[in-house]
Amino acid sequence: MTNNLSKGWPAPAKLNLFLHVNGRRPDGYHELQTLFQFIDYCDYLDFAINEQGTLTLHSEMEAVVANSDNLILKAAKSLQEYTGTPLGAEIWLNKKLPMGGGIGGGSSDAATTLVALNHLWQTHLPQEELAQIGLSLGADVPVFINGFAAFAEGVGEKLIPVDAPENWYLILTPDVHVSTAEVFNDPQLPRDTPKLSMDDLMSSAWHNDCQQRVAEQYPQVAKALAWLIEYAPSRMTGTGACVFGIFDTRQQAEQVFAQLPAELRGFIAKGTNKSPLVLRLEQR
Ligand SMILES: C[C@](O)(CO)[C@H](O)COP(=O)(O)OP(=O)(O)OC[C@H]1O[C@@H](n2ccc(N)nc2=O)[C@H](O)[C@@H]1O
Ligand SMILES: Nc1ncnc2c1ncn2[C@@H]1O[C@H](COP(=O)(O)OP(=O)(O)OP(=O)(O)O)[C@@H](O)[C@H]1O
Repeated sequence: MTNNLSKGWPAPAKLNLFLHVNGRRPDGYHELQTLFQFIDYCDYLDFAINEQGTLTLHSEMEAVVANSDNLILKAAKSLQEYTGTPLGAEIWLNKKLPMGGGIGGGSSDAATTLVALNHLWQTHLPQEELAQIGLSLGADVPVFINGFAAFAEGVGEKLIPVDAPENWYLILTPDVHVSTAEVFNDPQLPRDTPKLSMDDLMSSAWHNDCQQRVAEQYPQVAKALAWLIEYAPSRMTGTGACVFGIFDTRQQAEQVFAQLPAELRGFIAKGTNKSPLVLRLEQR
């Protein structure tokens, strides 16, 4: 048995700098236009490859999500089946990202698993094929695999790399789980933002079409936004619950963070157009 321990593979969070809902398709899925950017705040995964083909996960989040439902094991299994590799892996997850907050932690863990194992198992799948496997695990997985900030449209699968401003963010994490499916099933969700060209979108005012309804239904989200917006331009990411304030410098973000009321929680992170996962891969 080989036991090559490969440590510290980052699975960064993402922000949706804007999220426009343009319509609903006959299958119930929504046409979106959104801008993804990574932040330098990550889960970390370690991998030990084995020749028995077994897949195991060690994670403190097992108390919340059974390992068999964890996207990490689903991703590893998908890659194993797709490539037919006889190799397996023992995986350790150091979970730092809040779950169900619209910052994509589950999708990012899945993407990092696919990218790291494709490297460690030497299965050599091209990025496009990894992204295809990723898409079957979640709409946001391909952007994490590609590893560049991207404008996305359709149901999120068409990605165009974008250089977005790499701001500092103060991200508040309301203590509530917002279900993406419920937000998209809400009859009162606005679904009529006109589709714009990418150039027009980049120069227009950005908003999140899900924000108002989520804030109406979750007072914790409304409260976090109401506080943050006093200090900086602020929005919700994805379908919530996290909200972010935008700052030019770390110092400005820290000054506001220092005033955070005791009942609110958050962290500071920097926007990065190149994913920490890509940076890690380049170091090898
Ligand atoms: C809205 C975003 O957070 C933007 O980053 C993502 O596109 C959501 O991605 P996700 O959490 O991976 O969501 P999925 O697991 O694919 O979808 C959850 C549910 O949300 C609804 N859904 C999702 C994406 C989409 N474009 N239209 C939808 O209507 C569907 O009811 C779906 O069953
Ligand atoms: N490794 C994982 N990390 C987090 N959640 C996972 C993982 N595997 C499965 N899940 C499931 O996925 C759900 C959504 O988790 P996640 O943290 O990705 O939500 P999110 O940040 O709202 O994502 P998105 O922005 O893509 O909607 C969790 O509630 C959990 O049940």
